[in-house]
Amino acid sequence: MATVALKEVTKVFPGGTVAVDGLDLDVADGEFLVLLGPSGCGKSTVLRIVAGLESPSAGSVLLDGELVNELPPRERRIAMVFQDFALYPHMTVGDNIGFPLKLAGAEPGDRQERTSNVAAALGIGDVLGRRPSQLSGGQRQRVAMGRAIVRQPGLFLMDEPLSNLDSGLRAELRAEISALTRELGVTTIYVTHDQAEALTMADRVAIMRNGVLQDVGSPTQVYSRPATLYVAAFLGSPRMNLLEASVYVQLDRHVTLAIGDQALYLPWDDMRSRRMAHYHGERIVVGMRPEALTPVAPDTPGHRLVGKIRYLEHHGHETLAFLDVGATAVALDEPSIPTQRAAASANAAGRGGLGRLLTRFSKGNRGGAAATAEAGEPGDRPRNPQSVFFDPGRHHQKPAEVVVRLAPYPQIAVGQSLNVAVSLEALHFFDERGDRIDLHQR
Ligand SMILES: Nc1ncnc2c1ncn2[C@@H]1O[C@H](COP(=O)(O)OP(=O)(O)OP(=O)(O)O)[C@@H](O)[C@H]1O
Repeated sequence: MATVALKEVTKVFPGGTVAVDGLDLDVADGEFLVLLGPSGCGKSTVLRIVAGLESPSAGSVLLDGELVNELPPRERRIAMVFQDFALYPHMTVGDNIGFPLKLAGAEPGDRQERTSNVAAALGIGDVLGRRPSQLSGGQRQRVAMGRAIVRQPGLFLMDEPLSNLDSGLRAELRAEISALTRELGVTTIYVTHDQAEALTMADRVAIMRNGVLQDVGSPTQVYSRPATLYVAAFLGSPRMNLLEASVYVQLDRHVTLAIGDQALYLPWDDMRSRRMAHYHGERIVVGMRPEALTPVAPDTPGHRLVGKIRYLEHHGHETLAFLDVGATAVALDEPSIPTQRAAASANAAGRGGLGRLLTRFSKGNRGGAAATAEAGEPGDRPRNPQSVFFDPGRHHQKPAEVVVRLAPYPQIAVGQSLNVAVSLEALHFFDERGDRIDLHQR
């Protein structure tokens, strides 16, 4: 249907705001790509540039391989769906859906048939005679979708189309939208700041921060192998535990990761140890999601951390324990990422789902060749130019709290010690700039 290629696209608004900064991104034919990031990171601007509603200050936009920088929006075979649906209030549902066909000069009979088919496919065939004010939020969203698909566009652009709906309806519609776009085979770029939407709907997710692409990959890739510290912290709830560690390399034996007074040992035959050799004597950031941590009995052998429970948070289906392991927290100074108390995974649910995927993925990609190829074209490489961690002025030895998942109401209290087994395969390592160490050559 359509491919999209953005090459070195930059947008500087009058006044100097750099909304998009050197963006390289390819969207394959029929792909569902989600642009994810906090408010103001430049997602909508990218969408508007693809639509032709904004022109880039530099760089090229290609649709189906053809340069379209100068092509007006209506000649781009694109349909857009917005947050506020933008329906015509005085027209019936049928007229709203059929309006693009009317504009294109379609015969009334043909218009009616195509409108009815689309409405039936969307489950709103019985409300064609109503006006938008007589519809529920979900029905209005379906009408907006119907109006977008009726002309069989090559490309769908959706800007937070579900953000005005309640959470139950959002979950229902996100499944419908992904099923519909896949059925139609239409290339789709979908903008959201909601990570659940991104991870459940996307073929690939592109994460932006301050106009800069941070990472792009399948939901599993960006979650289990985040390219930057920012992505690691942005995706996941509770968020990834991020601890400062000092690296000491014992050649041919192991790499010691000193975390406060404790240590984890990465065996030498772990491919990541060779990369780590470049950081001997330096500080790095070790990331561990709660899924990587399992509470164990005190004398259990293996890779472990011990911490004192500072706080317990009961969520009904699970309890989060916040442990002081004597480590130093990494200061992110990032308004889009709420600070979190630092959580192990004891219940069965915590070990399944993404936890299992995470282990499988990191095993499957040992050696890095497959991961590197899947992470995208050279142009899609993540960059993290803004961040430098371990700035002595920024963190005042703030103790990290490590978040561990426990069974619903554990027989354990604040102040007690907890031992957690650490899955080494599920650890993430980032350098002082916040770049993933096993992705970036030093
Ligand atoms: N027409 C404009 N003139 C000046 N600055 C703009 C304009 N449009 C957007 N910006 C700025 O560009 C930056 C990126 O905005 P954009 O709307 O693309 O972000 P976003 O990630 O879509 O955010 P949101 O989710 O809040 O819509 C912001 O700092 C915004 O204030």
